[in-house]
Amino acid sequence: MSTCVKHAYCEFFFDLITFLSVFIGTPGVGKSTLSKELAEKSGLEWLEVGKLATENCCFEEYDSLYQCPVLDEDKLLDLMEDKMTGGGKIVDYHSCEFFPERWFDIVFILRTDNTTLYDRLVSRGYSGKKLEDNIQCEIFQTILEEAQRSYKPEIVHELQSNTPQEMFANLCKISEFVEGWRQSTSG
Ligand SMILES: Nc1ncnc2c1ncn2[C@@H]1O[C@H](COP(=O)(O)OP(=O)(O)O)[C@@H](O)[C@H]1O
Repeated sequence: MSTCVKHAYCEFFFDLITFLSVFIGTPGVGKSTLSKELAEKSGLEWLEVGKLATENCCFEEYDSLYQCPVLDEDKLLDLMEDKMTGGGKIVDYHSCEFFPERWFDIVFILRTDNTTLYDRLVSRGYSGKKLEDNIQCEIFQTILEEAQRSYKPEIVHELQSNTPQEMFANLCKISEFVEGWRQSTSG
């Protein structure tokens, strides 16, 4: 059983050795921040897909419009396959459509209010089209709809991530979702 105190960290008592989850959402919604907290709390390994792609040169070309490299998805998936079969991971990326459905037990989509997200992205140095497109992505719920198309509805969970209090509350919610998953798979 998990314990849950409002705005406090929750306990992850259960064995998560086979558990696989993914955090997705528009850049700046807080995926890395929450993944890191959850990894420290639960003992799950935090897999930063962007970092993994950079370290292993999983890129095809550079997109000058969006000022970012274009991902070589096949190369990245090949690289991740071995890591994912082991279980016990939290995957963190802005998109999920190209990941095999079988990889994840739970999919979390983080959401942030537009004005808050705008400020976070400006602080990160985003401007022009890159800034506008990312804000529109959040307004039009692009990532949420992508997750809903790609995974069974019962494993897709939307979490608001505007304040530190919400982040800690999300740890409690995640603990409860994971407990539900554990009970449903324990037979
Ligand atoms: N729930 C939150 N409340 C307040 N600030 C947050 C929250 N989540 C993230 N942040 C801040 O927003 C910025 C972007 O967070 P980050 O985790 O890097 O986003 P992402 O990984 O989705 O791009 C960071 O400065 C982080 O400290």
